[in-house]
Amino acid sequence: MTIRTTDTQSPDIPGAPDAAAGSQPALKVEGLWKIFGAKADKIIGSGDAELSRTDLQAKTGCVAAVKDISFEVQPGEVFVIMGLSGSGKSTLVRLLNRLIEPTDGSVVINGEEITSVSSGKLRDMRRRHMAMVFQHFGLLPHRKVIDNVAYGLEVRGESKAERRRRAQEMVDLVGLSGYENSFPDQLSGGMQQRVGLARALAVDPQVLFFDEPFSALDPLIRRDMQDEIVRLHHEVGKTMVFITHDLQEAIKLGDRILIMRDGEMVQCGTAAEIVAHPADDYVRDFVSEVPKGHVLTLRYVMQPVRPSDSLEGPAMDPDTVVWKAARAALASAHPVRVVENGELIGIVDDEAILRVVVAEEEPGTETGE
Ligand SMILES: Nc1ncnc2c1ncn2[C@@H]1O[C@H](COP(=O)(O)OP(=O)(O)OP(=O)(O)O)[C@@H](O)[C@H]1O
Repeated sequence: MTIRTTDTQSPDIPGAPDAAAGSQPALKVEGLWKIFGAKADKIIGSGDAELSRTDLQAKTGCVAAVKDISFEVQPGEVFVIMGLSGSGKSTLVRLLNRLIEPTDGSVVINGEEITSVSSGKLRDMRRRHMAMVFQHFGLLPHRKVIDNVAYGLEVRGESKAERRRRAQEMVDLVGLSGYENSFPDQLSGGMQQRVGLARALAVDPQVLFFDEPFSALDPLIRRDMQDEIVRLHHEVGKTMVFITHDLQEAIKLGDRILIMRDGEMVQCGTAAEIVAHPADDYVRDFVSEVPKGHVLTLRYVMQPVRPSDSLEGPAMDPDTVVWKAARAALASAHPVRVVENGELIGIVDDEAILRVVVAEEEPGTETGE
């Protein structure tokens, strides 16, 4: 998974910075709200919209599950939405594919505003452009693996031969060759989720949504499945929106991470950016256990070049993760030169490397800028 910085992104709508100018985002979310309760639509635009979730509920009985969320996801990006239980993740992902109706705001997928299309068009978009992988797999128990994988193709009217061909391709892709004729209850949890993945990929969607897909799995299987997502993303390059409450999972999978609390977006950026510059104490607390040397990149530990600095050290890219740079950096008698597009943009000396690496051994030590 590539780590990208968000240095140049628009402050208004977080979007991946390296999207080519003029290219259309895979997903664009603007001012999205979901308030559960009577007369919820009257709240937006009124003073009550500013209330905290608890105060709003006490005053009106309504729950603001998702509050004024905006972001963009670029084609091929893995975008993770992370938050504790009740932060609004499940509601948000269901708004994205309009499994539930928003109270306000818009969701645009590949240029189509799914928040305003007709139900027929929405059905068609769900069949062709989106797929979802669920926590509890959602497989049809009386169908064999191959027929579960082919389900979405069947719904959209593909020929039997084409369904079989495509489903077999996906079964092979997720490593289930030989299990085509098994039934879901004959498979382990991890294997069942592979079937869920194959089924989602079979329809060749523009965007894949994952709602805590590995929460029900044992930790070791969970790690395997995360690796599987990294591998599959590398192979198929799909745009993915991934919901999790697990920060390690978010860091492992996400090109960028959106952190939610009480329905609101607290921060959105790369793992490195969030670890280096947590938006508030809530995020700081979240990332305090993260092994910083494995997440921070040279961009976040470099210093401006001073006239007295030696320029004879090794040259490295600013997106090199600190622990990967550490060996070469510490072996050199000269500081690392951080070079981007042929231009020297900073210097990293041994002390800066050690500050990050040693901080891992001493919880509570500040790192980053
Ligand atoms: N249908 C509903 N009616 C009323 N309140 C709801 C409804 N669905 C969700 N909520 C409330 O909205 C808030 C956000 O819930 P949501 O399930 O989206 O959070 P979450 O981050 O996905 O949590 P979890 O990981 O526990 O599922 C919670 O306070 C929840 O009680």
